[in-house]
Amino acid sequence: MLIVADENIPLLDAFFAGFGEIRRYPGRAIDAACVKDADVLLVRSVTKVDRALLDGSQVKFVGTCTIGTDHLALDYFAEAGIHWSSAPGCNARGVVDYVLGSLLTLAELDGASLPARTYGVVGAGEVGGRLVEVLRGLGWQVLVCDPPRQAREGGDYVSLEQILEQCDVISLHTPLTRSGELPTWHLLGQEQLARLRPGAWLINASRGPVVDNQALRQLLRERDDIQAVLDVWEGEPQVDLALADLCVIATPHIAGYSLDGKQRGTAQIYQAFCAWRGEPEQVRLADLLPQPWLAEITLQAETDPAWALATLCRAVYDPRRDDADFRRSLSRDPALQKAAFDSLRKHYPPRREIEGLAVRLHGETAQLVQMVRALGGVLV
Ligand SMILES: NC(=O)c1ccc[n+]([C@@H]2O[C@H](COP(=O)([O-])OP(=O)(O)OC[C@H]3O[C@@H](n4cnc5c(N)ncnc54)[C@H](O)[C@@H]3O)[C@@H](O)[C@H]2O)c1
Ligand SMILES: O=C(O)[C@H](O)[C@H](O)COP(=O)(O)O
Repeated sequence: MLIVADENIPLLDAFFAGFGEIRRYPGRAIDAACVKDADVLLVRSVTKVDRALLDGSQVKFVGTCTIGTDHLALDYFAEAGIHWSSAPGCNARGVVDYVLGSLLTLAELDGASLPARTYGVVGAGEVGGRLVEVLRGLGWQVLVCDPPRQAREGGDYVSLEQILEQCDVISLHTPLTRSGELPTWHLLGQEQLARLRPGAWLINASRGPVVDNQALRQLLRERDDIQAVLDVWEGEPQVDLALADLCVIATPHIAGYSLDGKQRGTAQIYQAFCAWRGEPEQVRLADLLPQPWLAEITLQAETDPAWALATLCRAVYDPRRDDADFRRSLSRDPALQKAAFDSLRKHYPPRREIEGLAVRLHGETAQLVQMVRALGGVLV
């Protein structure tokens, strides 16, 4: 069996070497010639997998070790009888940690109190759903907009208009869709952006085109009360340098790049592949994932809650490091800029997730206990 794979997929050998030969390519370089003789194609989000790539090949299984599927031509797969799988939720926690880290930075810069703000989460699936749980667990006020879920399940949801009107912080977590009843392409366009509340913070770690980048650049030029955090960009790996300059935090699509999340992505595709072949799984992620290097963190009962939150989150991950690396890499030469974007992602330093962090409290207080639990920490 020939497996063609994006070279940036971790643990390829551990999970897939037993099935046959693995040929690795940079994800953006995977073309029809690479996949011509392949049986299996394993990608991440940067490879567009469609008729143009696969017609004439013998690929029967496509696995994307990512949450997003907007790079896959699913209608074509159905028509061509190609089985496929993505990795739902694999790196959702990494994105939540990114949002938490961004909020801490925004609060410091604005001198704002995080518990005093109203949060709007747009898209409450794997990522948004976890984020809502964490924010509400912290006791903060959260409004949620998810019309497809609302139509399916009913429940306590609000419209995008209400989010724009009532929320001081808006975090976007929808898939990127260009058709259907509620396409999310430019979900926040010029008109919606103009309605952001005074002093609003906007975070986009979903897909770049969910926000009209040109309109956002214009807005940030006109209104210095609005703060933006962008992890994803229209036209990646190309980035609008002026827009990046206007953002409080700008990063190269790494919100979900926790080690756990990336390895989980490969493991989930391995599981789907075994299920498709009707074979038992032989390899377990738990045997491969290293122990977290931060064994335990101790807090005193009298610790100020805002300081405790920052300590717990930043001990594990701080997006300011990624922001600094990204800004250093930004070049006016488009070719250099695109290469740097991909290089930062390829050589991303290992980072773990807050969930599961062992926390020892010296003298328990109800507030700190609630905070640790909301973050997904484990009290020891
Ligand atoms: N930046 C990163 O590193 C990173 C990492 C993981 C996922 N992502 C992206 O984050 C997004 C969310 O991922 P997920 O796993 O939570 O997806 P998901 O499919 O689990 O959830 C998306 C939710 O959005 C809702 N939705 C769809 N259209 C909507 C609309 N018009 N308005 C409001 N809600 C709408 C859906 O009903 C669903 O509940 C995706 O775009 C994914 O590709 C980015
Ligand atoms: O969809 C996802 O899972 C994320 O956007 C993921 O982080 C993308 O990473 P990439 O495939 O671009 O390496």
